Amino acid sequence: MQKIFVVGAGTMGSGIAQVFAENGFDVIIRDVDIKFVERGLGVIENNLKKSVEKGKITEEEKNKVLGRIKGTVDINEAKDVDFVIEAAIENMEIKKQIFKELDNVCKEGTILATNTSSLSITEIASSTARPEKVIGMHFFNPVPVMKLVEVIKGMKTSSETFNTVKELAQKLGKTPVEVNEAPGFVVNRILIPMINEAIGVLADGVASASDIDEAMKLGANHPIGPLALSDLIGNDVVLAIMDTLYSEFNDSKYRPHPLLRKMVRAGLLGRKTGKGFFEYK
Ligand SMILES: CC(=O)CC(=O)SCCNC(=O)CCNC(=O)[C@H](O)C(C)(C)COP(=O)(O)OP(=O)(O)OC[C@H]1O[C@@H](n2cnc3c(N)ncnc32)[C@H](O)[C@@H]1OP(=O)(O)O
Ligand SMILES: NC(=O)C1=CN([C@@H]2O[C@H](COP(=O)(O)OP(=O)(O)OC[C@H]3O[C@@H](n4cnc5c(N)ncnc54)[C@H](O)[C@@H]3O)[C@@H](O)[C@H]2O)C=CC1
Repeated sequence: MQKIFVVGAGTMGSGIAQVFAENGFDVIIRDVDIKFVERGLGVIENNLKKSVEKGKITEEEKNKVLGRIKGTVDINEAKDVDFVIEAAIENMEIKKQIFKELDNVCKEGTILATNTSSLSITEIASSTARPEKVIGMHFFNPVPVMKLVEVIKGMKTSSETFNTVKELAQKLGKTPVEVNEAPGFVVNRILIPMINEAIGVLADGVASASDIDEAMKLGANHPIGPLALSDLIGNDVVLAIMDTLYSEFNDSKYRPHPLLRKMVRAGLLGRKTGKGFFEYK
């Protein structure tokens, strides 16, 4: 397996492309508009520049990694790749459309993985004629730093596909865990309702945003507070995950907090828009 196709050049797609390229794979990264592709490539270049400044890699290594990544807006460039990982927006209809197109374009043996953070792998797979080759490969943000990959089996995912993706995660220096499909998988089913609760604590006026985060950092030893984490993930992504948990389980304990929805409607998405619960330069 050598040629990788990444769909989506946002927060996750760019990180995933970087990690594959750092580990010697040839990567094509695709988004719907060239300006999104260029933004993603810019983020990767910036990350690598910082690694050079810190003395972690040489200028030559940086250029080698960048040389392995090519941007495109054309999905047909997936025709001879060995593996696809999709990291477009968290929307079932869009993901099904993408998988349908990939199924038509890609070689018979190509595995189609999704980085979805909560959606049904089985439903995404149903839009293809190769459900046994469709799987969840869930990276964590920021991808170059976080060690975990959840490898999620849909109802029809074959054990061969599962084993290949588990080994692939290990080749990237990540630690895979095996997950049977369920809304939010393991981490997000636990983590995202906690963030939603922190938003409730803020809305109730119990404490300020910075005090809520300080409390969870010092009182629960979290590396960053839940509101800063929501800004890092993207408040739109957090809302999409809560919406999935709520509608799939049909349980009011997963109700997205109205303040979260209001913030997303206002475009206060967090780091990627410069403002969320906190401001970013
Ligand atoms: C929503 C989903 O579906 C699933 C998810 O992803 S949920 C989100 C999961 N992620 C988390 O929980 C992250 C929680 N936060 C953290 O662990 C830390 O804040 C952090 C690792 C992100 C940053 O650490 P920090 O100590 O606060 O900041 P900082 O000192 O700047 O960074 C630590 C290292 O990470 C690197 N780093 C930080 N952000 C980075 C990024 N976006 N890309 C690449 N590297 C990054 C830094 O360069 C630094 O590297 P060195 O140690 O080699 O110098
Ligand atoms: N943000 C996070 O912390 C995490 C997100 N995820 C998941 O990863 C996926 C991507 O999330 P982010 O990178 O945060 O989103 P993002 O909003 O930063 O980026 C999404 C990108 O997908 C592009 N896109 C939309 N439709 C497309 C299409 N048809 N073809 C190609 N590109 C398309 C958008 O233009 C955008 O650049 C989502 O499914 C999300 O749930 C998973 C783990 C962590």
